[in-house]
Amino acid sequence: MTNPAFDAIKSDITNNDVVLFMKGTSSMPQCGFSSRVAGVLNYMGVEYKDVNVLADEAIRNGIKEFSDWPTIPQLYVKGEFVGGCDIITEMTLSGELDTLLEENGVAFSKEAADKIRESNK
Ligand SMILES: N[C@@H](CCC(=O)N[C@@H](CS)C(=O)NCC(=O)O)C(=O)O
Repeated sequence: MTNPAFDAIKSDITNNDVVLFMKGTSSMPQCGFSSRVAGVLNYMGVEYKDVNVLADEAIRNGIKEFSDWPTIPQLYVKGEFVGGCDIITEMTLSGELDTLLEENGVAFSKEAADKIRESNK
C-alpha cells in the first residue's frame, strides 16, 4: 500500500519550486542541520516552502520513504530531491547549487552565494 503521506508530499513539491522539509520553520529552525540549510537559502534570498516535519509525524516518516533518504533536512527543487545538509553545503561551496537554481529558473542572489564561498575560504 502506498504511504498516505505521499499525496501531501507530492502536492508540496509539485506546487512549490523549492521545498525544504526541515525540523522547525525557516524563521525558527529546531535543529542545527535544518538551520544550516534554511540559513543558506534565506541568505541567498531563495523563496521556498518550509515544511516542519516536527509538526507531523506522518510527513516526518513519509518523506524519508518517499525520497529513500534517512534524515531531515531534505531539499527539493522542481519536484526533484537534491539532498540534505552535507550535500547542500558542498553544493553551495562548489557553486553547483547556483547552477541548479539557475537551470531551474529559481531566483537567488549570486552576490550572497559568492559571499558564503568567500567566507569559507
Ligand atoms: N548528515 C545529515 C545530517 C542530518 C541528520 O543527521 N538528521 C537527523 C537528526 S536531525 C535526522 O533527521 N534523524 C531522523 C529523524 O530525526 O527523524 C545531512 O547531511 O543532512
